[in-house]
Amino acid sequence: MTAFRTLDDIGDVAGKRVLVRVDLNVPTENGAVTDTTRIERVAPTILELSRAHAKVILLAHFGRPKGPDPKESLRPVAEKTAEILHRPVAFAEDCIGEAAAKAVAAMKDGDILCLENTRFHKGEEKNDPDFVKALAANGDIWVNDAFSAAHRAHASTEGLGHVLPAYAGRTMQQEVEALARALENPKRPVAAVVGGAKVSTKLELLGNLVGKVDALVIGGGMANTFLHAQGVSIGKSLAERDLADTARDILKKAQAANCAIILPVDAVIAYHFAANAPSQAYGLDSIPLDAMILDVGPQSIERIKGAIDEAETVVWNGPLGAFELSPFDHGTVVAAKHVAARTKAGKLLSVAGGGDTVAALNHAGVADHFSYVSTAGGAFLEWLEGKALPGVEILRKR
Ligand SMILES: Nc1ncnc2c1ncn2[C@@H]1O[C@H](COP(=O)(O)OP(=O)(O)O)[C@@H](O)[C@H]1O
Ligand SMILES: O=C(OP(=O)(O)O)[C@H](O)COP(=O)(O)O
Repeated sequence: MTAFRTLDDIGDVAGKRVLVRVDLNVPTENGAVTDTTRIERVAPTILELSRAHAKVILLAHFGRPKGPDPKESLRPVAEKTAEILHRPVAFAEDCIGEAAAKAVAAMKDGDILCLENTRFHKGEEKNDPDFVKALAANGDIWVNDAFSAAHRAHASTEGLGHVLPAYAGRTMQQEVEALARALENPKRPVAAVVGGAKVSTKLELLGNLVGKVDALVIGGGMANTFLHAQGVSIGKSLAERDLADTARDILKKAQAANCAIILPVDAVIAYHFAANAPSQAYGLDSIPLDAMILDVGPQSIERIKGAIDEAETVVWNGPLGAFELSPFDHGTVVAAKHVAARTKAGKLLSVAGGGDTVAALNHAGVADHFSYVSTAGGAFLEWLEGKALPGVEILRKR
């Protein structure tokens, strides 16, 4: 593996404008940040550059907006970042053009500025060279510290590396090293636990993952898609019904690869997506048409615990239910505590990742008991598949 250029190679940055790609795609509720892990993890890079008298310009995306959308502004996240850094963080209302240029021109050495959501521009996800040029106009150097967005070949996660001197930030460096240390030669059996809501972006990669792991536990919105593909009536549950063929294909691949699939056998349902909505455990043959599956049921939890007991290594991305809403956090919390207890007892190596997964582990009070907690979800799964991550590859020394 070719090594990175890191902050150790960056030289004197005093007075230089350093564009730092961070992942500020943090969980929020009513505009307030509910889990600050990703901010805390990029803080060392920001502070190191600031202390070296660089002008530190943060680039990040938030959510998946289709264009400029005040609901997906980074402003509240920038405010939270300032609180965590104990430093002022200025904010510019656009990541390119006049607003960005003016805010950068006003910076003094060591200042920190956050630019508005890069995904407000279509050029970001298209990695459009003109958009890359517009971003690069405000920087002399590009530092990528967003490992959790490194599976995206976007303008701010990859494109900038073609036009500016590129370096890995401390978190990028640490994540790649830690994952390699923990999982390059994992003790078998390996169980993967995959849940969450980003079904369409993560479903296809399960087809490769079943060739790498011995058991795949599927929960959350991901499981609903598989249950639907198997002919289970899932009512109004979150699922990607169009991807039923892909789900069936993955089940076939798993069988061929001898990978055990652990799908829910029962479910906790509710009629409203709200905390404390009246809920009930149901068998899969009787989910009411107007109900939503919001958590795995009690029998499923026992099966998941059993799969964890048989594993020597567990990798986990995606909550097993809508954990932000009590009592639909139950399955995720019980499974997380079980993994943590076995890890603490020395019986398991456990690695979990993803913005919401980390929030769920913090909610369960067990993040510190996992062997390693990554900031990355989708990027972690792609890394696990053995895929090259564009945002990492661009940093390799050539
Ligand atoms: N059954 C379900 N119905 C609706 N939402 C769910 C369900 N299970 C999980 N979720 C949601 O999935 C989200 C996390 O998914 P995802 O973004 O894929 O995870 P991560 O950020 O850890 O990679 C959470 O907000 C959670 O509420
Ligand atoms: O939150 C993220 O990924 P994750 O939910 O897989 O952990 C990253 O910020 C990437 O976001 P994206 O999946 O909208 O490209």
